[in-house]
Amino acid sequence: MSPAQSAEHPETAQPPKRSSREVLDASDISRALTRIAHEILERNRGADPVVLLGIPSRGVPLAQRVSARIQAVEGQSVPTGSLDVTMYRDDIGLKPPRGLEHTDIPADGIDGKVVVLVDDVLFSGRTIRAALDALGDIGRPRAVQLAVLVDRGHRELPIRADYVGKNLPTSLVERVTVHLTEFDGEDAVLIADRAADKAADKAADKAPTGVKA
Ligand SMILES: O=P(O)(O)OC[C@H]1O[C@H](OP(=O)(O)OP(=O)(O)O)[C@H](O)[C@@H]1O
Ligand SMILES: O=c1cc[nH]c(=O)[nH]1
Repeated sequence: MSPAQSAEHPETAQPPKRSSREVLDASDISRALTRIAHEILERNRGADPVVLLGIPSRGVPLAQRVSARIQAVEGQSVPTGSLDVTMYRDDIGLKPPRGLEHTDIPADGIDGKVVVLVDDVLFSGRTIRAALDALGDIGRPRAVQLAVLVDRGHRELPIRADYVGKNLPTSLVERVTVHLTEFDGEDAVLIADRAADKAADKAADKAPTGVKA
């Protein structure tokens, strides 16, 4: 039915659909994390110097999954923890306040180690800038590297990832959402058009009872 026909027959009009589409499924994510684990080992000539720190929220289970893969390949566990960047963000006061997350630094610390920061999405780079500041208050790693499941582009700072699961060209009106079983009951990467979804939500609110988007 065309928009004009919809206008003539509002009782049968189909509300706009939400735009979300899956770009990575569970096996894509699994393969990407396995590849990243191998790349970390190759680049650092083994697991010895490596400490993995996930950025909450979804970077933490991703770091744990990469850690498990490294252990499976090397037979050696890698110190793995989490790094909360909330208090180091440059948008404090500009956006609604966020709750603090958990920082958990492995017992041997990070001095002289190669810290691999792990996050789900790399976008403006501001979260990683905050992570570098947070690290500076904890110790002095020999090097800091960055692993992300998705690099969606649109950097606002001179930051790049060393290990990328998937480069996803996106437009600025889109939003990339990572679902992980630990939080969401499934593994998937979704991309959605925020403007289209806002319109769909608005239409659904106005839809006569019984008509759902
Ligand atoms: O490169 P940036 O522009 O900083 O964007 C990337 C960050 O955005 C998301 O976190 P978000 O702040 O949405 O919170 P979340 O961790 O609760 O998803 C994502 O998990 C990254 O940490
Ligand atoms: O699309 C985006 C942008 C920032 N952070 C996300 O998780 N997704």
